[in-house]
Amino acid sequence: MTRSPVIETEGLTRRFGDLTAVDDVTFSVQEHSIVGLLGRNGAGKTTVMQLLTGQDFATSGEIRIFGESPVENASVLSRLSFIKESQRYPEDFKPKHVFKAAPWFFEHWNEEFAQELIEEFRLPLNRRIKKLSRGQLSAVGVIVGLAARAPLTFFDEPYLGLDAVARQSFYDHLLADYARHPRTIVLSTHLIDEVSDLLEHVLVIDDGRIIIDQDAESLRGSVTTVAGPRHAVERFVEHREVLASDRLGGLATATLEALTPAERREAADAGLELGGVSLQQLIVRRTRAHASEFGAES
Ligand SMILES: Nc1ncnc2c1ncn2[C@@H]1O[C@H](COP(=O)(O)OP(=O)(O)OP(=O)(O)O)[C@@H](O)[C@H]1O
Repeated sequence: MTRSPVIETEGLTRRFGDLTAVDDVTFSVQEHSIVGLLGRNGAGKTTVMQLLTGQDFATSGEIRIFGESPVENASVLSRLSFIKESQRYPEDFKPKHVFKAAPWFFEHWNEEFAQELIEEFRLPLNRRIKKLSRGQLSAVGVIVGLAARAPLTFFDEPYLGLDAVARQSFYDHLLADYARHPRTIVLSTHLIDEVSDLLEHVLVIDDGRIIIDQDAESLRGSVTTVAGPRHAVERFVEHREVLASDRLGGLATATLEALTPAERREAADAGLELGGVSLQQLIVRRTRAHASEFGAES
C-alpha cells in the first residue's frame, strides 16, 4: 500500500532573535502512522508543532499539510487537532463545556468514545477548569485529542500530569482506536521507552535540527549489544567500532552497529549473549554523539 505524505517540510526555519529554534528542517510524515517527535527540553519540538498547525510563522522554508500551507487555511485546519498542556480555556469553562463545544470543531468527534474516556479518567465534568488538578487538566486534552479522531492529531506532551496508570490507559486507547480508525498521529514526548511500542516512525530533533528520521523498527535493529566474559567481549570487538561499553568485574557489554548473521553466529560461538538496546538508550546515545560532534555537549 502506498501512503501519501500528510506533512511535508522543506528547509523549515524559525528564528527568535539570535536563537534558531528550528534550523533548516526537512522531513515528511506519511498518512496513517504514529510518529514520535522526540528530543531534549528546548530542542524545538513545540515550535515545530506550532509551525505545522499554523499557530506560528516560519522565518523561512516550506510547510505542506495535506498538500497545502496550513496558515489561515480552514480546509487544512479543520482536519487537525493540536493538544498541548498550555491550552487556554475561557474563564469559568468546565470540562462539560469543552466536550459540548468539541463537535463544532471536529467533524469526526465521537461522543460515545468521549463518554467512555471521561468515565475511565474519572473526570469531574462540572468543576471549573481552573480548579482541576494537573492530571485532570491533562485528561481533558487527552480525551479531546482521542475522541476528535482528527485525520491529523498532534499531542504535545499532553499527558505530563497523568499518573502512570492513566498514561497507560491513554496509550492503550490510542493504539486500539488507531487500529479501528487509522489516522496520522504525532506524539511529542521525552518518555521514549513508554511510547516506544506505539511508534512506527521516529523523528529526533536536537538543537533545532532533525538528527534521526527513521522507521522505529529499523532504528531498534540498528545496534546490537554483546555481553559475556570480559576477555571474550574484548576479543570480539577488537576490530569493530564500539558505540558504548560497560564493565563489571569479569563481565563486559559492548554496543555495536547491527551485526550480520555471520557475525551473530561468530559472537554466539564465542559464548557471547546478543541483545538489543531500548529506543531510549539508542536515542540518548545518538543525541550525545550529535552534541559532541557540534561541540555542545552539556
Ligand atoms: N516565543 C519564543 N521566543 C523566544 N524563544 C523561544 C520562543 N519559543 C520557543 N523559544 C525557544 O526555542 C527553543 C525551542 O523551544 P521549544 O519549546 O520548541 O522546545 P521543546 O523541544 O518543545 O522543549 P520542551 O521539551 O522543554 O517543551 C528553546 O530554546 C526556547 O527557549
